[in-house]
Amino acid sequence: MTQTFQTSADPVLYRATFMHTPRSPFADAEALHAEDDGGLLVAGGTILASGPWAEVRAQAPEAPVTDLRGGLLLPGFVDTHVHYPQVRVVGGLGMPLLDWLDRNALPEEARLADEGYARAVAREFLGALAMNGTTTALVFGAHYAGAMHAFFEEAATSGLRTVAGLVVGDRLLRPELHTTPERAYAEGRTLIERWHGRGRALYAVTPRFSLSASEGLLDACGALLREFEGVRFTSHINENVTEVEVVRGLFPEARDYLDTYERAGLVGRRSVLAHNVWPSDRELGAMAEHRCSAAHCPCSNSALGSGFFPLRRHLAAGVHVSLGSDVGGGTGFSLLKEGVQAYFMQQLMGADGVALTPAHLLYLATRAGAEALDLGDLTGDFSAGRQFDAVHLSPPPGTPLAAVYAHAEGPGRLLAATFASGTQGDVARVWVGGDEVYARG
Ligand SMILES: Nc1nc2[nH]cnc2c(=O)[nH]1
Ligand SMILES: [Zn+2]
Repeated sequence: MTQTFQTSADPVLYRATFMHTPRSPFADAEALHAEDDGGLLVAGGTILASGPWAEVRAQAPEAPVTDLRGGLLLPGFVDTHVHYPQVRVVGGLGMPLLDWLDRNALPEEARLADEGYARAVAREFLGALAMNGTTTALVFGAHYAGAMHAFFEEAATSGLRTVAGLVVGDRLLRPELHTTPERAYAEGRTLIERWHGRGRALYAVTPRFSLSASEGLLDACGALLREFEGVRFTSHINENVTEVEVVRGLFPEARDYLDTYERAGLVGRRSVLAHNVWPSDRELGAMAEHRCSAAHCPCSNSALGSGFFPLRRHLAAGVHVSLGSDVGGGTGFSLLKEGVQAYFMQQLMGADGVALTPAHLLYLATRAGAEALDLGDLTGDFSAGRQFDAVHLSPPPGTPLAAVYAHAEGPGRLLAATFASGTQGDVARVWVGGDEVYARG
């Protein structure tokens, strides 16, 4: 059954310490906006006013107040790369990408042929996103249309914003995961007609990666993208050196990995390419021209030993970067953990790394993801006009993070500690479009 959320049209007020990054800290050193005692006025799920408590309160003196002081309210996290079928295979350590796929991920993905199994996994997956404060996700789907119908049904019930699609491949996976260009097109079309733009769901055309996709299959994906307005494109790129070599051999005509997607008309403003650990300068320049995004997945890159993400080169080329958990290559659903891992890796890169501040981490986990998905008008920060998509962090009493919250000197310290040691256990409440989608306990 699909749940309908009944968002109150009457104004409600939230009083909290809140922070957000309406602008990019990569462009503006003052981008972190913090309100120690802040107010958000929300009606019908939309933020009407945002600022110091006294000012916002004066705009709606009669509105009921939800008092969230003592914690930290952040915009809901946006995960721009996470695999729904891989919830149960998190933690397959000790293998590089292609071995990990063969031994760990693909056997599990084949089990989603059973729709009941797929539905159970979808529920676990959506529950995990919500309890980690993720309110919007670009979801790498399953190889089976039935599993995707189950996913979209469960996503509607969850209240989360999802952009997701049927994953397609026609070579070098397991035979039971293979499709054909004709079937990929037909099943994609049916899913788009049923789910794209319905409630909080959007569709993303999703070839697994060029290694497992013939030119014909990529062309079928390109046809769907051309024919249906607003559909997104996502896939993997330049994740692992062996993978890049194999793709080069499979597409002798292509200039590079990106070109395998470009030739099929798949790369544009609404395209998100995961990883991009090993890009050429040509690829970075072209990505900037296309205005597509790279989804950086630092825990996955570390767990699979894929390499260090060249953030500095992406920024220099003008390529937009967001964050992804890449569950199950990644190690969990928390974008706080992805943020601090991104920070660690840049630190370890020495002069080649970018010194990330807490403001950068917040931006990468929220606003940057919304922009990557071209949902920046809807979500990603607490400016007036955005949806009230929010995560309330409230560390349990007695925990070290609770001590920091009680004594932190200034917003930068509070935010740094949140990324450094915040976990799923610190997430108290989560809202999407003003609807509460998770409450601890
Ligand atoms: N990390 C990761 N990379 C991939 N490349 C193709 N499939 C996958 C996957 O499931 N995970
Ligand atoms: Zn992935």
